[in-house]
Amino acid sequence: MSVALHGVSKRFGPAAALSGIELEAAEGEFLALLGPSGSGKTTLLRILAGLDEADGGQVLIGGQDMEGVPARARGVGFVFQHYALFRHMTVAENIAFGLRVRPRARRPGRAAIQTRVAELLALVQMPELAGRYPDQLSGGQRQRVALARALAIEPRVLLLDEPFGALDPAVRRDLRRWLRELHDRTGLTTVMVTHDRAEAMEVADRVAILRAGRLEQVDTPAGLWTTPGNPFVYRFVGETVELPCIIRGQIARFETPGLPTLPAPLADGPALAMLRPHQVGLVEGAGARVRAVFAAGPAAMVELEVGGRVVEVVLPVGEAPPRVGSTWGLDLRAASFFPAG
Ligand SMILES: Nc1ncnc2c1ncn2[C@@H]1O[C@H](COP(=O)(O)OP(=O)(O)OP(=O)(O)O)[C@@H](O)[C@H]1O
Repeated sequence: MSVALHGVSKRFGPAAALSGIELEAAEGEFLALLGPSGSGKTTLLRILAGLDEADGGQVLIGGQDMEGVPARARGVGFVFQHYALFRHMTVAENIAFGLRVRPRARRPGRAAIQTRVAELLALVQMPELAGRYPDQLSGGQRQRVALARALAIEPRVLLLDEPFGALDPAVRRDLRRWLRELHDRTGLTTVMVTHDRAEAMEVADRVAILRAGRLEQVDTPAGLWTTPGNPFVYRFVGETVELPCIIRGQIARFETPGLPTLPAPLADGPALAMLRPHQVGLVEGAGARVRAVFAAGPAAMVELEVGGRVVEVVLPVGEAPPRVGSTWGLDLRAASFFPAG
């Protein structure tokens, strides 16, 4: 089922948590909401789930307007950080909960619930743990039980708020790959909040980047990486090298002497050239002085002083690192330009 938000806004007192959000996830899509702390990710998810009401705008699930439709009637499963498992219930009882509390007319029989729980335990790969209590599980196992509990009601949309937040990085990586497989196998539409860019870029079909309650860009991970729409997105998705310049007649000239000029398809005026650290090479010349070299990985990272600012570049794998204190020119490949200010 698709989900869509049109012109959604939300205030808490005088502060706007969300402003004019336009966002859609197609049926079967995995959409990640990525942004710094306080950017509105959780608020957006809670409005989708029906746990919070928007002040303005429209929420559609499966093409239907959700105004006045309570959370339990939206057909969405959710895993929020603060909705922990019930500690006094076993794994099986936790998973069955959403079915057992249904009104009598829609509640499956005892045997049907047992079958469904067994299916879900198999789906989250923990059939032998049905009788355990939450405090007898690892963090990763608890998160999988929380997902099974969310899936018990057979939702068509799954909403996840930092589902792997408290886990260590290796477990997070395993669980997100597993989650992506689960998503593909079940054909769900998934919307996941995270502030971990690697997680969002790895798991999602598209990533929506939020900043201070506004959407900055929505694109595929590759699209965000190759064509970030503004400096904020550029910085948010990876390391940057930033060099101020002046553009005249679509040619960028850098403030630091010795740097090459570059074609720049932007109006005349002060601008910022942005590159990734691997898009800058060292060549004979002047303009950049080596401050430090970090050669512990496959490719050396070189810290340079360029016109009074420090930039970090990554050399091609196997290239010998320069001497600290030596002076170089810069080969600038494929910069993006944004108006200054
Ligand atoms: N119930 C509330 N009452 C008042 N302000 C709130 C409430 N919930 C959220 N806010 C504010 O709305 C803004 C957005 O919060 P939200 O939790 O959606 O951000 P977030 O991007 O999910 O942050 P985080 O990554 O830290 O969880 C923040 O400024 C927050 O302080």
